Amino acid sequence: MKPCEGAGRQQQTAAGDERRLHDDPQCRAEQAQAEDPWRECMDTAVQLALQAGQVVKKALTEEKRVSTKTSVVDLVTETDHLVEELLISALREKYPTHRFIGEESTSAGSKCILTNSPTWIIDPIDGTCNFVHRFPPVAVSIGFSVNRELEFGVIYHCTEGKMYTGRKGQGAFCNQERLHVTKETGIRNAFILTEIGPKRDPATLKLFLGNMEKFLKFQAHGIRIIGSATLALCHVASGAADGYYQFGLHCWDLAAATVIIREAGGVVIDTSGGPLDLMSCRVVAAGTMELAQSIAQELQTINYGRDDD
Ligand SMILES: O=P(O)(O)O[C@H]1[C@H](O)[C@@H](O)[C@H](O)[C@H](O)[C@@H]1O
Ligand SMILES: [Mg+2]
Ligand SMILES: [Mg+2]
Repeated sequence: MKPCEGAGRQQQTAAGDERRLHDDPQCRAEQAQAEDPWRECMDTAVQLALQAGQVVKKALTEEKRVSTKTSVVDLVTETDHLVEELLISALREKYPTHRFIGEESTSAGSKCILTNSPTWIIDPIDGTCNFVHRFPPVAVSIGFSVNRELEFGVIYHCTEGKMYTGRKGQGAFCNQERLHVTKETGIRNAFILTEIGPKRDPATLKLFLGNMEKFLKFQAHGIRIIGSATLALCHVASGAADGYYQFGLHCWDLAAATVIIREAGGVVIDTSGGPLDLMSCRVVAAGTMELAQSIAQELQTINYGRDDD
């Protein structure tokens, strides 16, 4: 364990003094920062997700001004913009050298480029269509990456008050409860979640329904669409579902949930069966690699482009 800076100056003192040094809050804070430099960022993310979640929960019951983005079913409200602004302005003030990728900033034209810099990847309201219709599954999702590695994820279920967190190498939790994925390896008995994405043209619908039909023919126990990719992915992390697949989600849907699933013992991969590509707008996640590969093998690809195009 690296000694505190303070301790360095007085290490010649008797052991008793050394103990007192480590009782010093400043010294302990320096030690904690040295051991896990991103822990303080994660604590900040949890606090902000809680704050933002209260704003979303209150606004869910109120009148909304609804606009559309890439299609007539790809909705956005003033609360999406308000919450993203609240989160990014607070984080930018505290971490001025960090970079930010937000769903609504990207929709407004900001470049969606992941660099080695500490980067916050934010979905201010995941499940906006649910939010507009006052359907409860809505979440705030905050992911964090350094050197293009996902370091932690925070997803707050705004209507159920559930805080899902995952810190690389330190496990995944829902409130204080540790999360564990299931060990299901086959499609036949699996409980699978998916989302449809914003395209509704005939060719996309044919592919989407064809994929779903395959799993039903394999006698999967169930397939569900809940309208929030991040919360569906949290159900995989908590063992409430065995697997998830989707074409048409984004890096801000994936970043936080990927850490949470991996830290719960699960896998998050590309729909080709290869490694996850955060910007590819597609994903397969499962408790086991066997199930993830079985799902990937059956999927017909639906092309949604890339976030970083
Ligand atoms: O736009 P938000 O942030 O609500 O994210 C949802 C996407 O809009 C859907 O296309 C997608 O299918 C998922 O439902 C995803 O959660
Ligand atoms: Mg959103
Ligand atoms: Mg989303």
